[in-house]
Amino acid sequence: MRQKLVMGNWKLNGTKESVNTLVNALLAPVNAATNVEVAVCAPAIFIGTVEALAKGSALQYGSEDCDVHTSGAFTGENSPVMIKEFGCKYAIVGHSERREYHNETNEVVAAKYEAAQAAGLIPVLCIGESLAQFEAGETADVVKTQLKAVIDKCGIKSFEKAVIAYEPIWAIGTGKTATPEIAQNVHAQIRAFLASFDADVAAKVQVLYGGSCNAKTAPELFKQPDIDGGLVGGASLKPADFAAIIEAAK
Ligand SMILES: O=C[C@H](O)COP(=O)(O)O
Repeated sequence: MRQKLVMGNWKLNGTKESVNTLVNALLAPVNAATNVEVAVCAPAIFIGTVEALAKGSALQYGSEDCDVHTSGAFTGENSPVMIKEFGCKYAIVGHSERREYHNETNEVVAAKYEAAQAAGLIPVLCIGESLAQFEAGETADVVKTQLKAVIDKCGIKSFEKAVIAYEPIWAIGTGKTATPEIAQNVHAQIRAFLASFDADVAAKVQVLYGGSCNAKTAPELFKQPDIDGGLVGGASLKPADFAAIIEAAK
């Protein structure tokens, strides 16, 4: 039985004050949701603040990205080892915004996934198709290619310590949530593809849905058999909305 996981991705948002307010508002609903794992992934500059605020609570946290290197002359990057030192459990890798705006290829994403695991972090591997690919019926091929790059580099067993987030790019920040049927269908295909390598790993890995997941759409999405929670962008910045999404996962 897979546990539900609700993860916020704050992206490039927040101030010292808003982070304080948001995390403090989440502690009670998170502590009360004993059968749901909850995490927030914060901009690197706020991770230390989240660490201090979340101390002693059930709230887990992570980074929105990590570098492939542990240290060295890589100005501006954040090492997975440093991220781990601040108590992070997760590191998102391969978010479509990183793939698009930072030209991250499947191979770079696989290297980040490997580096995150080597540092003791759980990579949250984001995969998903563009609108053009969706309309051309290429979704299954796209997500399988994205998964295969990681399987080739790190092996299928690496998914014992990873999370997958299926995020159709056309649904991210657009208000156009994939229907529960569309999302479930892709999640089932992801699981079947993993099962073709290792059925046990496929049955256990958490596969989250992301893309305009909000208080209204989460309940039906989370009822689907292969959807194990959500990677939530915009709605994770609003305490009441994020708490309602956590509630939907109970
Ligand atoms: O990582 C989160 C996703 O990109 C979804 O963002 P969104 O909930 O604002 O659509």
